[in-house]
This record gives sequence, structure tokens and C-alpha cells, in this order.
Amino acid sequence: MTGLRAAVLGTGSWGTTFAAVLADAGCDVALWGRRDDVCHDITVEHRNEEYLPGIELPAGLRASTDAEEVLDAADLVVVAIPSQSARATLEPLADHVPAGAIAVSLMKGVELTSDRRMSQVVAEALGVAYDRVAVVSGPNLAREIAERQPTATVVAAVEEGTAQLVAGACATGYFRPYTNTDVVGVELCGAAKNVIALAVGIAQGRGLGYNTMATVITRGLVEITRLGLALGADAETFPGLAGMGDLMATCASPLSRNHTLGSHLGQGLTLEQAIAVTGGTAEGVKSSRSILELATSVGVEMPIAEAVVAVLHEGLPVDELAPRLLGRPHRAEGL
Ligand SMILES: NC(=O)c1ccc[n+]([C@@H]2O[C@H](COP(=O)([O-])OP(=O)(O)OC[C@H]3O[C@@H](n4cnc5c(N)ncnc54)[C@H](O)[C@@H]3O)[C@@H](O)[C@H]2O)c1
Ligand SMILES: O=P(O)(O)OC[C@H](O)CO
Repeated sequence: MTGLRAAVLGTGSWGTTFAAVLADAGCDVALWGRRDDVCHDITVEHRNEEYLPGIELPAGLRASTDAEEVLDAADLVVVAIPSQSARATLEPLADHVPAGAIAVSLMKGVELTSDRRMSQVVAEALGVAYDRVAVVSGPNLAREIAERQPTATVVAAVEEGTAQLVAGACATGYFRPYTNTDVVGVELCGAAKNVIALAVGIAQGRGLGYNTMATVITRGLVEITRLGLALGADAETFPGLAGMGDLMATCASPLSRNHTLGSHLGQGLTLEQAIAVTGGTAEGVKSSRSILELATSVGVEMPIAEAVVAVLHEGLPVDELAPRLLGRPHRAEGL
């Protein structure tokens, strides 16, 4: 037993899965959700059939729509809701967050209105000091972890002690956390890989093969690294689990909503149609814009992200994506 009490805000696929990880690691866990039926399913049936069909959840998990009750005496406040809804959802809950609690962001996005990373949004909205905020990011497809398949992740916080505490709270025989103090790098990797996964999905939807996929992943990592370094990240983060690791998982797996949505676009669906058939939260759709804004603000070129924004939001036909990228002036490899 860790002896820690965790409140998980969000009963979607990752919130529910991470709550199960915390419970398996020995935490006392309660979830907060908006819907009575989902909360009832988790507490009474030990299932979340809507988001994780067929998965049996730890019997001790309980969920409620009453945020005050869920947050009572929480040591950890874990946030797993769509990035663009985070600030508005969290601000009304701030008064119920116990003094001294550590906040944990599981989200992989960048706020559209402010270009802020989710750790910044969580700290501001909940009124938690930044050195008490951690982020968790890595090759972490929820469904596989809910099935207790082995994986690793990165727990990042500017204060190593904060990262260690959260890592201790979520370490199980199938989920291995590594700590890192490079919050900027870890968060940018998590948000930007979704944009690269959209590009890979589009390519695969057009019937393109593994050479194209490998090219987009590799050059995608280069542009994520360029952005991260310009914003003060540590170069070692990018080839790690939060960078290359998550790119590989997200760009290769049909479980990824970003990859799936991209492939629907590649097959000719409109953005609205692709969002509707994909379901769940494909963060890259909106964060592609804020990530590009961040890049522009520091003078960094992100041609793949730019092309994804052009397809998703500016009407560039999917068939013009590859010629646009390959038609750029030749240059030396590297950053
Ligand atoms: N699913 C994964 O495999 C996975 C893995 C790692 C990280 N993430 C990240 O976790 C975050 C959450 O993703 P998810 O997969 O759990 O999404 P999801 O779509 O499965 O669930 C989202 C949850 O948030 C709730 N929600 C939506 N809008 C809300 C609002 N305005 N207020 C309160 N609740 C709201 C929904 O009801 C649902 O419970 C995203 O940033 C995602 O990138 C997901
Ligand atoms: O389903 P996606 O595309 O949001 O990806 C899920 C996770 O971020 C993979 O690590």
C-alpha cells in the first residue's frame, strides 16, 4: 500500500485506466465524472463499458459526480479530461483541492487560447504551486494498460521529489515509471506526437506504406526536438519514452485516436465526419494549431505540423500533403 489517496478527474479511457493503475499500486482511488451512468458502472459493476468495454476494474475503485466528495483529503489530484476543456472544468473545483496536494496532468495537448502547456493550465486553474505539479507521458495506449500489458512511462516534475512521489504511487508490475525534471520536453513530446500521428494516419489512409511512415516519424521527431530545444527542453528527453517511445506507439497503433482520425481523413472523410466516426478525444486536431503558434513564436519550422494544420483547418486536399512536404528545398539532415 502506498497509503496515498488519489482523486482522478475524468472517467474516460485514460482517467479510468490510470485510476486502475493507481489502485493496483496500492492507492485509495476515487474518480470524478460528469455522468451518473458511467460513475455507477465503475462503482457498482467495476466496469466502464463505454470507454473500456470488457475490462474488469479493481473492486476498490469508486466514482462520483460529486467533486467535493472525490477531492476530500486527496494527496494526488489527477487530471484526465480533454485539454481544451481543462481550464474551465478545473477552475470551479479549485476550492476543494486540499492544501499540499500534488496535481498530476495526464493530458497531451496545448491550450488553444493561450498556447499554455497542461501543467501550466492545471497549476493556474487549481491554484497549485508549479513544483507540486507532475505530468505523466509515454507510450501509454489506455486499452493495453487496462489489460495490464507491460509498458513504461515518464513522470516529470520540476521538483524531482514530486516526480518520485507520483512515480511511487503508480508503479505496478506492468507499469514502470521513470522520473524526469524536463517538464517542458516531456509535455511537448506528448502533445506534438499527436500531430505527427495524424500525418502518419493520413498517409496510411491513402494506402502509403512503411517507408513513408518511418520518414514522417523520424522527421516528426526532429521537428518536435527543434521546438522543445527552442523552449528550453533537454535534448535527452526526445529519444526517450515520452518522445520516440510515444511516437512509435501512437503512429503505429490503430488504438490511437489521432492515428485513426488521420487515416479516415486519408480515406477521404471530411474533418467533421472523421471526428464523428473516430470517437474519443483526438487532441492533435486542436493542438496542431497551438503547437504551430508556439513554434512560430520562437521561430521554429515545423513543416509536418504546418501541413497537418493546412489539411485539417485550411482546406489543403490530402493528396497535396506529400508533394508539399517533398517539394521543399533540399537541406542537410539533422536539426
Ligand atoms: N486514451 C489514451 O490512450 C490516452 C493515453 C495517454 C494520454 N491520454 C490523454 O488523456 C487525456 C484524456 O483522454 P481520454 O483518452 O481519457 O479521453 P476520453 O475521450 O476517453 O475521455 C474524456 C473524458 O473527459 C470527460 N469530459 C469531456 N469534456 C469534459 C468537460 N468539459 N468537463 C469534464 N469532463 C469532460 C468525458 O466525459 C470523458 O470522461 C487527453 O489529453 C489524452 O491525450 C490519453
Ligand atoms: O489515442 P491517442 O491518439 O490519444 O493516443 C493515446 C496515447 O497518447 C498514446 O500514448
